[in-house]
Amino acid sequence: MSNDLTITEKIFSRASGRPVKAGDFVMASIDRAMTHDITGPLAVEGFYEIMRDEKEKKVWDPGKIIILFDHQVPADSLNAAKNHILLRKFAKDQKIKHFYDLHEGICHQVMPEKGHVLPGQLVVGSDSHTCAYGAVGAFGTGIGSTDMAAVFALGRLWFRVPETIRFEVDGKLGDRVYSKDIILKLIGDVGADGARYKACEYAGDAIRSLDMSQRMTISNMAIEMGGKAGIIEPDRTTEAYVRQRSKGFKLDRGLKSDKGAEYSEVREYDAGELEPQVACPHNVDNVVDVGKVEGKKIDQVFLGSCTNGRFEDLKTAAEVMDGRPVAKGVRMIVIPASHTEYMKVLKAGLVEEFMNAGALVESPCCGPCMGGSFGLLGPGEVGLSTSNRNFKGRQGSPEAFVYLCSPATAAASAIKGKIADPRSV
Ligand SMILES: CC(C)[C@H](C(=O)O)[C@@H](O)C(=O)O
Ligand code: SF4
Repeated sequence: MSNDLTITEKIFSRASGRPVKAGDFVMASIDRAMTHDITGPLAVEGFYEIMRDEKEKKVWDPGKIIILFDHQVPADSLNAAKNHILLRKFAKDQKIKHFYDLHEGICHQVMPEKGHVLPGQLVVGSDSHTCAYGAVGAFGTGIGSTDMAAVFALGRLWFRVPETIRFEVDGKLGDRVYSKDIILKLIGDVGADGARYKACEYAGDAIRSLDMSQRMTISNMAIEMGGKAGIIEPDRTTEAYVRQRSKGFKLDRGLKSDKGAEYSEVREYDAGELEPQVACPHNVDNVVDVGKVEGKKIDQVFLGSCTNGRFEDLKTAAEVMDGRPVAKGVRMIVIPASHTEYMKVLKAGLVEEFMNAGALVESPCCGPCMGGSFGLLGPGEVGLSTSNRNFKGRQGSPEAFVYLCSPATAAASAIKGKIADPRSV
């Protein structure tokens, strides 16, 4: 067996205090644990259940737990309001250092943005898109609420160290083709369960040339092919991003997969050949080149979510729209992913641009991504969304249809009133 390790094996070796390889079972120390308004309450209940015989009933480390409200904000039901009350009390009682009430934004944006995730860390979140933190070179993975209860109590969790699928994406992306198109293409090829329990490692010069915003998109969606993580080797781009958020941070140059590391599969792509991609109803792996669905009439466009709700995404969309209005009969909902991103968008004059074009700009939250508080699709309606899931009923009626695409494709389609190739407008 080779001594060369994947980045995932290196992270698990450190976290479990001994050299481990894919397939090994480990008890690993958790560096950060994130929970939010939907899955948090059950984790809290589970925690107190586990601790029922303990006098202290204290979490393992209040500085390493991050709690945010993002899915149902402001409270959209009595149930949501009760969940918020429960979590606010827990945060206070347990002296949780990083508690963000409903103004801060979507968990997967806020975590890296506030410096809560560092390269090489093992981070868990009670949300499936926790794989997003692979963009900063962390092993981020989603866990259930009851596992989170155990993490609150112990700061440890067992894992089977995952094998890695390496995606080598080389070449240069064409005009108006983005990382969202790359990840949709990969998911379409591999299938919704093609990377089940694998660490997806994204490499190659097309990946290295992406800014942090576009890297976050690609890491975020690893779970849509079953991936346990979606990791990108940290480099200078990562280091610059993390340094702004974590003073004195220095990147360990050894934090990458070794040359002889073993992969379960290596898949190669040429970014230059890629067309804008669209995932069609009702599965994320039902992916086609935009040309195949061009002209499909739409009722609503949603530009936002943890996948594509950053300043760069909104800026790209505004550039594509170039002052042109949203087509008659189409609703456009724009939601910056966090308070910080919102302020950037506001300062750049984009809120005004979107509103003048006839779009609604909402404050940071998950919005219609999961059929939450507003922006639902009615029976028979067609939605185009920059988010990450298009399952039946995901954004409202089970009789609605959701297509997924990049911000550029969403913007081009918004002004045309039908699915459009962003290169054609
Ligand atoms: C609410 C939460 C459990 C869920 C997830 O785990 O991903 C949500 O964020 C989603 O995108 O479907
Ligand atoms: S924006 Fe969507 S995918 Fe992201 S955490 Fe919220 S509901 Fe989940």
